[in-house]
Amino acid sequence: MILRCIECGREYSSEEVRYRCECGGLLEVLVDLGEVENIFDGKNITLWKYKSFIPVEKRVSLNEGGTPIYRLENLQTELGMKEVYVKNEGANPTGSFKDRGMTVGVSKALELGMDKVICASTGNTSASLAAYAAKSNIKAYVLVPSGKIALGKLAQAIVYGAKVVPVRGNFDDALKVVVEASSELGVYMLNSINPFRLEGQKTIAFEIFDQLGFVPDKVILPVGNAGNISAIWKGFKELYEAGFIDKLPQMIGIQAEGASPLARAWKERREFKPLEKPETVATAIRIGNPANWPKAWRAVEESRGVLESVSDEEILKAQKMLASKEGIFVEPASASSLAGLMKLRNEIEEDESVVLITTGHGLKDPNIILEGFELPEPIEPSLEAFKEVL
Ligand SMILES: Cc1ncc(COP(=O)(O)O)c(C=O)c1O
Ligand SMILES: N[C@@H](CCOP(=O)(O)O)C(=O)O
Repeated sequence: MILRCIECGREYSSEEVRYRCECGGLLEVLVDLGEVENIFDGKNITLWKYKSFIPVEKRVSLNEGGTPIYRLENLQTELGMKEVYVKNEGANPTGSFKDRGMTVGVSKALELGMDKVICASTGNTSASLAAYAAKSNIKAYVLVPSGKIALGKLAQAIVYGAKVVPVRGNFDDALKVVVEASSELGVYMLNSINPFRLEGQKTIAFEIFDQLGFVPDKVILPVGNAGNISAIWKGFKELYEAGFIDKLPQMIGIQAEGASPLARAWKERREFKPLEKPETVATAIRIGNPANWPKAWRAVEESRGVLESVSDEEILKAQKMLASKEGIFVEPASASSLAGLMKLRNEIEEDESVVLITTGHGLKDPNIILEGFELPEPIEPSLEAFKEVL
């Protein structure tokens, strides 16, 4: 298996531990599309159904993938659209899409004989890495921005047994330490700069096609470290190049306004510049220097898509709408997909099909819902008392 630099084209063997090219460029895995199987029959959907596209043997799995796709019957009418779907990645084993990356990434770590893994995280990556390391009997180190990680995610990393290290700084600061530590200490790094992570995450594209039986016009998703949008685009391109589909979707990436270095550069038609102090209620995407930005930029450009940003208010409104009108409880970052659709509604035709990716489960961050909410005084345990409060 070959890794190729997306900047200079230099190739490396995938048998060595390497995350970037010598020129500093990001690497991607070249898959032999002559060998892949056409198994898109809508049945028995799990991530490893697509193993012929995955450049690693399954060594650890918690049954990831096979997440539900829902038609938003109520909201699509409200938005004046005909076909809006949610692909709910919160239904993965640890409650986020990261599990797709980790089943493949940790399998690669085991193949390489690594017994320690590390990541920086705004929460979901650490929860997922900790779970897959536990299942594999290897040690996980997770570095998180101190005080800026949702409680549910922190609890997950702790209970799965990872060594949790809070960092005085944001995610970008923590990632710098992780990159240095992985090479100095010989610990396998499983953030999405690792191209094998993205090989797992690209299966979201396969599942969308497998479940719907067609390729949607638009795929909308939140963007943080910018790996997922790149991975899903790679998945659709592989389907296209293998001859299994004859059209590609437009990729639409949504950032939170206070953490939107990519969307800003896109809208202002200028070069990408990292943002020093990202801030948003959507802590999962509170990232100022998305490591995969060159891949994400290409995905949006090649697909003739868009990068947009939404305010915290729009995110929280969309989160409530998804829960109260469709019964889907997602964390704030995930709700930016719907917030983005609402913001871009006038630029989308009513009969275009749209898939929103919701990336993480709402229960990971209950505080955001409970903050400022007061339960009424308890009533006496009687029917009369109950009738009084009706
Ligand atoms: C819930 C959630 N949504 C979206 C994202 C953004 O994904 P990516 O970093 O691949 O852009 C993340 C992590 O960054 C996340 O945890
Ligand atoms: N939201 C992410 C940020 C790290 O992204 P990664 O995909 O590079 O691991 C998290 O959950 O930590």
